[in-house]
Amino acid sequence: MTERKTIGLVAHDGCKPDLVAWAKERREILARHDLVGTGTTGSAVREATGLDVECLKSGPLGGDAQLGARIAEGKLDILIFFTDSLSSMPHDVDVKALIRLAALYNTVFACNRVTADFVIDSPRLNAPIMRSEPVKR
Ligand SMILES: O=C(CO)COP(=O)(O)O
Repeated sequence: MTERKTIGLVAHDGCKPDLVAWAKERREILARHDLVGTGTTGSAVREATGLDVECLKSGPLGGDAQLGARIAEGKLDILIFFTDSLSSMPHDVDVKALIRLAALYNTVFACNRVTADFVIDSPRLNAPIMRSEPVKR
């Protein structure tokens, strides 16, 4: 039995073709889950795969922040975020905040294709994910 997860999809511009290609390849598995993405990434995946993707605002306009809020609210199980390590971005603070919240809230987080494959091929995808609340140190 599949335990439905909410999966966030985000890619920086240089990585969007890679994420779209990956989503097309892994369409069958992704179709069993709820998908939410930043504006441009989400629309690109929706168009390329025909999957239902909830599209938030574009990353630089607050989409990363919206996804971070979902994590803080316990509404995102997995974050697939293909990050571009070779370009600087005006919304770098939002990118860092999203990655920080993913780490803080013990969220399953894939920043590249090989990790995304590991995550969605894991047998644990079908089990509930135990995410603890952050511990204050
Ligand atoms: O900038 C992004 C992530 O930081 C992605 O946003 P878009 O999907 O709207 O391009």
